[in-house]
Amino acid sequence: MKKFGSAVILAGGKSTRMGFDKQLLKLKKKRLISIIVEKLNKEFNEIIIVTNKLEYYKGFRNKVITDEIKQKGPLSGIHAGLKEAESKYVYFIACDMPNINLDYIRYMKKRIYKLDIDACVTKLGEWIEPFNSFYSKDIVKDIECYLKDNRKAIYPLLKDLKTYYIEEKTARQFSPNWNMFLNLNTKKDLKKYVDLLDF
Ligand SMILES: Nc1nc2c(ncn2[C@@H]2O[C@H](COP(=O)(O)OP(=O)(O)OP(=O)(O)O)[C@@H](O)[C@H]2O)c(=O)[nH]1
Ligand SMILES: [Mg+2]
Repeated sequence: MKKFGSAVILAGGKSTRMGFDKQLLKLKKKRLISIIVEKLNKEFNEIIIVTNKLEYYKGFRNKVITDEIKQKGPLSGIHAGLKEAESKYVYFIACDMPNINLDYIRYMKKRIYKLDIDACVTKLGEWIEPFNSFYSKDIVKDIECYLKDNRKAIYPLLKDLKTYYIEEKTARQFSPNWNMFLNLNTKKDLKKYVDLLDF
């Protein structure tokens, strides 16, 4: 099995804070998720969108799938994405994260290439960033057991697994203001971001 090559965009949430479905977000008339797909195409040969609304993706040429274990939040999407993906290590990003950093993706790949780990995530203080991260196909069963217990949080799951952590200080060398982890949760986040766009 190939080590790398697959990337997954999670797009199956409830978007309660935004007030409309975040997978339909547009930045100056262009769908954010199309912008994300285009950027990921530079580094990955398989891009998978995990959504609850297949009808939003007419005309998309990449794979679009639904959750198999539904209504359990991001881990539902990670589970479906890992099962579908062709490579061992799979890159995950959320549909509301506009700043893909290819240099950082390549850096993570280099760091984990020779290791056998379950996930590679970045620390923010004592917390972790669940996206802009890699997960291994090997944890599909672990996620299934975890969701069966009705647990949904990613952080404690990663604590039980062989997780490779990248320190905040290291990640800040690639993204000093942390914008590679920025996610647009509210209309206020969106406006602030769009006002700064230079296209
Ligand atoms: N496939 C899938 N993705 C999900 C699910 N729940 C959340 N996500 C995605 O996970 C990412 C992070 O989730 P949040 O930012 O909390 O998104 P959300 O749950 O839609 O938003 P809020 O309701 O405001 O918390 C987003 O890309 C969501 O689309 C789910 O059940 N299935
Ligand atoms: Mg979010």
